[in-house]
This record gives sequence, structure tokens and C-alpha cells, in this order.
Amino acid sequence: MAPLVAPLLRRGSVCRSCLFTLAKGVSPIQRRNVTNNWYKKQGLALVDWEKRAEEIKKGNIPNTWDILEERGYVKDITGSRETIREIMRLKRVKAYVGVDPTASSLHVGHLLPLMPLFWMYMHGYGAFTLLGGSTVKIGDPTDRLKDREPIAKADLAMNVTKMHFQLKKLWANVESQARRYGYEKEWAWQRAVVNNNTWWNKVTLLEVLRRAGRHMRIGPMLSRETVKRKMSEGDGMSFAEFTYPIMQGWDWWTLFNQQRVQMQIGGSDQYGNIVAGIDIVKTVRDSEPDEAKRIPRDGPIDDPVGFTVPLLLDSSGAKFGKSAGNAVWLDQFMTSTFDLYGYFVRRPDDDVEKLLKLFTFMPLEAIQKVMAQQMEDPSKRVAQHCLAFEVLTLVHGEEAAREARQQHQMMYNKVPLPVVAEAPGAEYEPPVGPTTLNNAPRIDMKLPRSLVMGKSIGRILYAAGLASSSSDGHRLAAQKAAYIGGMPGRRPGKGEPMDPSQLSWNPVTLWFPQETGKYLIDDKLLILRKGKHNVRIIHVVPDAEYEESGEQYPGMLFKGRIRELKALSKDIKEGRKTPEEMREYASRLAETYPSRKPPPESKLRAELKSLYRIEMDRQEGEDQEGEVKKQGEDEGSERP
Ligand SMILES: Nc1ncnc2c1ncn2[C@@H]1O[C@H](COP(=O)(O)OP(=O)(O)OP(=O)(O)O)[C@@H](O)[C@H]1O
Ligand SMILES: N[C@@H](Cc1ccc(O)cc1)C(=O)O
Repeated sequence: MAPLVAPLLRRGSVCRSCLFTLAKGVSPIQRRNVTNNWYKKQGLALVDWEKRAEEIKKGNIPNTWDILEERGYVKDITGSRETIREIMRLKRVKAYVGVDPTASSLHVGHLLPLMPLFWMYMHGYGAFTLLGGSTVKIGDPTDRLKDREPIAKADLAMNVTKMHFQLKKLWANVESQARRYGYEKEWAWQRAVVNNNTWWNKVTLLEVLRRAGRHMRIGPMLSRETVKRKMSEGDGMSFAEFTYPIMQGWDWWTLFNQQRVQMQIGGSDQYGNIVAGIDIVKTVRDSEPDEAKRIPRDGPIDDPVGFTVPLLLDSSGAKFGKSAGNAVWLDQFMTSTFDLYGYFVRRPDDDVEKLLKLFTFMPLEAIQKVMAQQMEDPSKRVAQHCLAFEVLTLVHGEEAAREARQQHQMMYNKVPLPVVAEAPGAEYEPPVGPTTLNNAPRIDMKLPRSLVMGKSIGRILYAAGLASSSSDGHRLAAQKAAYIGGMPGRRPGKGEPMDPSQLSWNPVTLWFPQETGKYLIDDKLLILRKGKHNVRIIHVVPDAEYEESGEQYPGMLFKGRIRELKALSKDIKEGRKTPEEMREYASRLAETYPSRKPPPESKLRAELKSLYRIEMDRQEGEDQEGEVKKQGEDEGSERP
């Protein structure tokens, strides 16, 4: 046991004998219980991992690296295969995959580097997904001949918000997939979504140049294929783009330093950036001037490592993604669940086995069985349906996958599809209760400028579908139960601008309608959230544009109840309603307004007019209620 645990203990804060004593549940030092429990768990986790490493050595359980290779995830490795294999046997390493938010959704190509990360997580390793809120402002020049267009602030805020929630949704579905396939979650499984904006907002240029830049040689950087091609065949290279690999390397160093993230995974186009990152991490680590802060190293087992996955190509051989304009999106409002399912059902017979290994968590034996079924009658496309179902389950959850399968069956298959995709013991439970990431409504919407700039926050929350009425919206704001996104401090307009690349949330307060402008990103985007997953990215558009779109929002003036009352009154006046219809409407009114009796036909118009006035007053009142509360708060705070 000793030789394996020793290097790990040296990196921890507890001495070896204490850790093992704690693993038995005995505390060597009298500390608070919670601390002892934590140390005990750490000790047990190390002992478990060590036992596992022994079992892998004896060949009783597979090395996770071999699983990744078998399924086809490994294209290029930095350094030797044996080292990376040994690291994964001996250490619960942490790995990360980064994505720049250059679009408002992830696409199918992004799933490829994420899949090995998900597999690692399900086998007990630490898994980090990084959103490049800062790197996106520079843009990765890899394999490009032309500069990227600078990204507008409002687009950036939208992309960051949407991708963040997409990653969280994917992670929630990975958890269910792990359960579905019989992986038992332990406390030591670790996953996180991080944004590199968090550290790029704090670090100085001087720090990066001093710690990383001074050790990097220009020669090797200039000889990189991307740099040479962009300079000779493309539109030249800006200094900012040239430093992109340093930014990515600094990200890795930050994660390595703070979280010991030792591995980076990317698509095969990222190989150069990953290799550059390894140099940066090693250089910064080894040049730490302060002995006490230096991260200990016990040889190659502690060095950063990386690998790339093969690129998913389209039928013409182009990288599948947004630059080539051939992306299939993971956002169901950009590529519907029906179309995403259809994309996988259309994959050629020759590719389907490979894709089942890459995009699903099905064990290889189960894939073999499906393939045997496929061979019997390829026209039924059993393997393709299985692939589509599994990918949909990962991306949108099991309910959406079942629905998409049913829709395809109804449209194209006369006979029911053979159920081959079910995992052993997988029982379907229809989702109930609150909004989850899988049933969250459409995240982005439009609202007219006059509403956002002229009405109370309660009314805006109602219009955005986050509250059941304006009063409910006021209540949410008063109780600080709704949040505003992209706000670095609590007092925008008092020096701190909105930050589009950072998804930070602060409680909404009751502010005056005139103040809403301060909360807009780039004067056109308002991000609101209620609860954990109920987010709205509101594009504030000119009133005329909204009118033209034909859209409606709850509480819209002259739409909904008010509009109905007005239209009906007009119809009666102009004799367009039959007595029967008028009677029916009178009794409906009595249901809607329980305090009122159904009026006789002759009085119906007068009754409609009075209800109309009541509705108008109610809306006005609700708006004022929010303002009065706000005024009260402000007056109160000024009292000595
Ligand atoms: N088709 C693909 N196959 C495999 N990996 C991919 C694919 N597309 C993107 N990736 C990987 O996903 C990660 C994030 O990619 P990135 O943000 O560059 O997306 P992209 O759509 O390729 O962008 P762009 O087209 O603007 O270059 C990288 O590791 C990248 O290699
Ligand atoms: N450069 C990567 C994204 C990325 C960004 C930051 C990182 O730290 C890692 C990866 C790409 O464009 O695909």
C-alpha cells in the first residue's frame, strides 16, 4: 500500500499516519466534527483508490484509459501512452475541456471531447467544463485564415448564459445516465462548470508576462502551423491572436494551481494549444520563487498531460461546427428534438457502430447485440434509432427522447421500433414538479422597449413569464427571490458597468422603472432568473418591431383579458354577436369574476365596460404598488 499512497499524501495537508488513523474513524487531533469527517472521507477515498489501482494492475478491472481507447476517443496524446495510463491508474486525476462561447449554443461536435470527460467522471475522476468568457474576446486562431469578427457585448452575454445552462443541463443528464447504467455515485465524484473570466478579470498583464511570458521562446511559437499559414495564406496575425495559446495555457495553470487539474482534453485541432499549455503549466510551476508555495512534484506522474479526440466531420470531410456552417445544435429551439433525432437516424450504416461507441454510454457488449440485430435487417435502422435515442437522452432527457422516437415512428415506421436502447433496469418516470433543466421553457425572448423601460420590475417579471401576475412579480422582487444576471455589484450605474462575459447573479430589488436602463447589457439585453433554472434572456426591441413580430406577452395591454373585453363590447355594439353567444359569455364572466352576477343580455355591454375599467385600474395599481414600495424603502434607508 505504502508506495502508492506515499506520493499522494505528500501533496495533502495531513501526514500519512494521521490520514490512516482517520480512515479508521479515529481523530488524532481534537478538531470540529465536520473537519474530522472530511479527513476521514479523504483517507477512505485514498485507500479505495489504491485498492482499485491494485485490482487494475492484476487485470481484475479495466484501466479507465483503456475504456477511452477502446471506444475510440483517443487521437493524439501528449507524451507517452504508458505515462498517461499509469497516471489514470494511480491518481484520481482531474481533467478539463474548454469551449469558447462564440455561438448561443453548443453543437454535436462539442459532445465529442465532452464524452471522455463524462466517462471519466462516471469512473470517479474530477471533471471540469470551462467556458471561455475571456478567451472568446480574443478568439482562437487555430486552423483559420481570417480573423474572427469581434463579438458584441449583448451576444456575449447571451452566449455565456445559454451555454452555461446547457452545460449544467448536460451534467444533470450525465448524472441520470450514470444511474441508468448502474454507476454508483460516490461523494468523491467532482464536477464543475467554470468561466475563465473569473481569473482573467483579476490577473495583471505584468503577472502573466513575468510568470509565463518570460520563459516562452518566440521561435517555437512562430513555427506553429496555424501561425505560419495565417501569416502566409491568410490575413496576417494580430498580437492578441498570437497570444491566444498563452491565455489557454494560463487557464490550465490556474486550474492546476487551484484545483490540481492535471489533464486537458480537446478536439484534435486543439493539440497545439494543449502542448503549449503543458509547457506553460510546467514552466510556471517550476519557476515559483516562493519555496513554500511551490507545488511538489514526484516525477512524470505529477506532470500535466493531455489528449485529443478525433474530429467529427461532415460528409464532405469538413469539421462539423459553426465556422463551417454545418452545425447541428444542442439547443432544442435551434435544432428541434425531432431534427436532432433525425440527424442520428440518417447516419450511414458504416458509421453507426463507431458513433454508438463515441456518443453513448452503452456497454460494448450491448452495442454488439444491437449491431447483430442491425445486420439481420439493416433497413429497419435499429442501430441508428438506438443511437438517436441515447444521444437525445443525454442532451434533452429521457422524456424528450421518447417523444422524438414516437414522432419518428408515427411519421416513418408503420411497425413499432424494436426497443433495444433501454439500459438494464431503466424505469421511466415522467418528470413531475418544478422546472428542471430538461423542461425549462425557451430561454430567450423579446419584449418591447416601452414595457422594459417604462414599467415596474414586477410587471416585467410577469411579462417574462417568471411571475403569475404583476403583484406576484412585485412580491418576488420584494422578497429578493428573482435575480438579475451579468451584474458585478449591487449598484449598477454607480461606477460598476454590467459585465457581459460573467454570469453572476444578484437579487432583483424594487427599482423605479426609469432605473431599468442601468441593468441592460449593451442597452438591449436584460437577463432575469427565478429559482434555479428558470432563466429569461430578454432582447429589448423597439415597440414597432415587437408589434410586427405578432408576439404577445402576459399582461400585454389590449391583449389578454382587457383586449377581449374591449373587442366583445365592440362586437355587441356593432351587432356581431348572437344572443346565444352573449348569454354564454355572460355566464363565463360570472365564473371569471366570482363576485359578480351574470348580467342579462341587455346589460352585458355596460358590465363589460365596468370590468374593463377595473382591469385597467388593477394594472395601474400594480405598477404603482411596486414604485410605492421602492419609495418607502429609499426613504427608510435615508433615516438617521
Ligand atoms: N466537429 C468536432 N469534432 C470534435 N471536436 C470538436 C468539433 N467541433 C468542436 N470540437 C471541439 O470542441 C471544443 C470547443 O470547440 P470550439 O469552441 O472551437 O467550437 P467550434 O464550433 O469548433 O468553433 P469554431 O467553428 O468557431 O472554430 C474544442 O476542443 C474543439 O476541438
Ligand atoms: N480554444 C478552445 C476553447 C478553450 C478556451 C479556453 C481553454 O482554457 C481551453 C479551451 C477552442 O476554441 O476550441
